[in-house]
Amino acid sequence: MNTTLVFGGSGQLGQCLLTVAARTGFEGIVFPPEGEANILNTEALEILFEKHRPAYSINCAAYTAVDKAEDELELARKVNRDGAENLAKLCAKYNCTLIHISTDFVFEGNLPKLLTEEDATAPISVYGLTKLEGEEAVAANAPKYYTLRTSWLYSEYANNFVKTMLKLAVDRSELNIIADQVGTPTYAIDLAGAILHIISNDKQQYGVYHYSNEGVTSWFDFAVNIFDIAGVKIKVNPITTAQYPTKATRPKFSAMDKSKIKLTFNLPIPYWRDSLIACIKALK
Ligand SMILES: NC(=O)C1=CN([C@@H]2O[C@H](COP(=O)(O)OP(=O)(O)OC[C@H]3O[C@@H](n4cnc5c(N)ncnc54)[C@H](OP(=O)(O)O)[C@@H]3O)[C@@H](O)[C@H]2O)C=CC1
Ligand SMILES: Cc1cn([C@H]2C[C@H](O)[C@@H](COP(=O)(O)OP(=O)(O)O[C@H]3O[C@@H](C)C(=O)[C@@H](O)[C@H]3O)O2)c(=O)[nH]c1=O
Repeated sequence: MNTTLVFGGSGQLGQCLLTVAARTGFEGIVFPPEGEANILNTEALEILFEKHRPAYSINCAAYTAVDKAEDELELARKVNRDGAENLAKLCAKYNCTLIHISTDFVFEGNLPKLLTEEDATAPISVYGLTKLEGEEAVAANAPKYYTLRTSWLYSEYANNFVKTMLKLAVDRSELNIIADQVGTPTYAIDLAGAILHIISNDKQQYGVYHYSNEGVTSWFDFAVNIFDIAGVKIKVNPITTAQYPTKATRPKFSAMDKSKIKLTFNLPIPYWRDSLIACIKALK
């Protein structure tokens, strides 16, 4: 039986992988204790690879604090670039396939079309830049890799936009939400399912793939739908990016084309609102 090693297992996507693997009876998946799986500790990583000899490694570990990263370039770069490079080199050495997770924030977000894997990257934030550097390190060092770019992840686990909205609504009667940033939310449970699907149906067609839920929306429309589905009565005001200043600049339009992953792996992808309904049901 093949072994799959998960890094960053305590984060949002890591917890979703644990949930989906248990639900589907996916065998051979190992979530090493955090102390043994620091992606910056090459000695500890070598011990793990030597012990498990994994056929697959999934890198869910990342520095994901988008605004904070603007003041912590070195730390973000260490985790998002150097950590990815460490895993890629070990995967090369141990003949392991690396599944690495990246982001829509590698794009500038000024093209009025669904972004394909061939479109030019041009990050406009430190987080996006360091994630792009991680992608490049993976491509340069791991002969067998799938880099999955995803966007706007949410789930019942860890911190995310859906949980923030529901929390804010407890003691606020109205919220101002940006309506001129457009993209696609992704239920991390769906992404976890897609990752396990790729491993079970490996086509060895390595490279970069886009994965999000289907459809396109704005943060404002996403928030309106969260409250609608959750049955929460609150006034939601659409605002512009300029009316909500943040340290990091975010792409204006970062919805991605998923044709490549759907065709290569024969993978059905749920529409974002259907998955949001599933998440809110799970939260309740
Ligand atoms: N969240 C989102 O909206 C999106 C995320 N992504 C990407 O998806 C992936 C998963 O994100 P998500 O699960 O939401 O992120 P989380 O922030 O929830 O989880 C990241 C995990 O990485 C761990 N980690 C940080 N540094 C290290 C390290 N040196 N060694 C090992 N683990 C480490 C964190 O542990 P600790 O908390 O202890 O530091 C945490 O458990 C990331 O690559 C992210 O860039 C892409 C698009 C959207
Ligand atoms: C809380 C809040 C946020 N917003 C806006 C700010 C921002 O533009 C948008 C989302 O805010 P958040 O800080 O939750 O999300 P953010 O951290 O920007 O989300 C990003 O995270 C990284 C890790 C990714 O890779 C991206 O794909 C994306 O998911 O909503 C409002 O307009 N009003 C509000 O009250």
